[in-house]
Amino acid sequence: MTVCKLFDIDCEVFINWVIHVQRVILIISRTRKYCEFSINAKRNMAGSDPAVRELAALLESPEIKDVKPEIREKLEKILEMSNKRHNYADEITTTHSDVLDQITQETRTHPWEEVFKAGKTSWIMPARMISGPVTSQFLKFIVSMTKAKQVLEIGMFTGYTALSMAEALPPDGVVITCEISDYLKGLTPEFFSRSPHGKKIKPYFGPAGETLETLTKEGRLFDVIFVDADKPGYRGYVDTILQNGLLAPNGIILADNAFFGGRAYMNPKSRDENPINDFNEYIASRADLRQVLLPIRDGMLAIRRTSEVEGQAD
Ligand SMILES: C[S@@+](CC[C@H](N)C(=O)[O-])C[C@H]1O[C@@H](n2cnc3c(N)ncnc32)[C@H](O)[C@@H]1O
Repeated sequence: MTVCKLFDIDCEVFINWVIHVQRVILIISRTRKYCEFSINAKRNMAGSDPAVRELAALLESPEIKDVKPEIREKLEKILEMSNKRHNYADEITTTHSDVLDQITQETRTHPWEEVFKAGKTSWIMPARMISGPVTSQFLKFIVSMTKAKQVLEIGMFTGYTALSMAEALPPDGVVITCEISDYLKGLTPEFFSRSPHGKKIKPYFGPAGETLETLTKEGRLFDVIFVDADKPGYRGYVDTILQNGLLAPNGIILADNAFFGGRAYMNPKSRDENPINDFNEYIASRADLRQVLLPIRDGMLAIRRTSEVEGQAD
């Protein structure tokens, strides 16, 4: 007996009704996805661009009530324009894989505060440390363009960027990723097991400085190196990488958070107060290196050897 006969309704009416319900469900799920996306994009923006952060804070402050409505509207428009520009980059960029999306969602909802209170981490790991789709796609482009086989990451967290790079590698490619937090030793293997590319990832746990020495003893050579860990460590990591010969000929180093939420250029004081500015200036001062600061998200400093960047005349 069909459903129509069971409830004594016209079959055509029933089919139309099912189609209508499906459409409503689709619209609701798309709207939810869009809202989540916009909120996240705004959150990312507010976290990384100090100008936007300042403007957003001003628009929420009590002083704004005394400002003429036309001026307030213009300021709101400026904020909207900036957010839209960044959202647009996310929207147009190829979307990340389903597993990367799952890692993103599960990182955001993970009970980091409870984990810390239970003594499993030494600090409340902020979910916002995870990179986004633009960084993911950019890293995949670099790994694929350079035909890299050996990739090193300093700063794994929940494995988002490690898996992004692994997705661009050939079957015999490897991503060695350094992580200091033992808690992530328990969390990430299950994430990686969800992707066929997960088996290319080899995490090394412990302080990255020590891992770099281990990798040197192992005679490793890396085509692409992504640095995304403790900011005061950057200068030492890059020095060790170059001195110990860990960067392959024609290799590239990418250092994330080169703007350091604006602190790199708004507050360039001493090395202790501003390790990223110190690092950026140190790289810029070295004649044997060439660098380009890409304004991707919180800034990414791409570094190569001068001899491999400068062409030769006849
Ligand atoms: C910004 S998160 C990495 C985010 C990750 N690359 C991504 O985009 O998904 C930085 C990570 O570096 C780790 N870390 C911090 N200091 C470290 C050190 N000295 N050695 C190794 N890992 C370190 C932190 O525990 C944290 O998980």
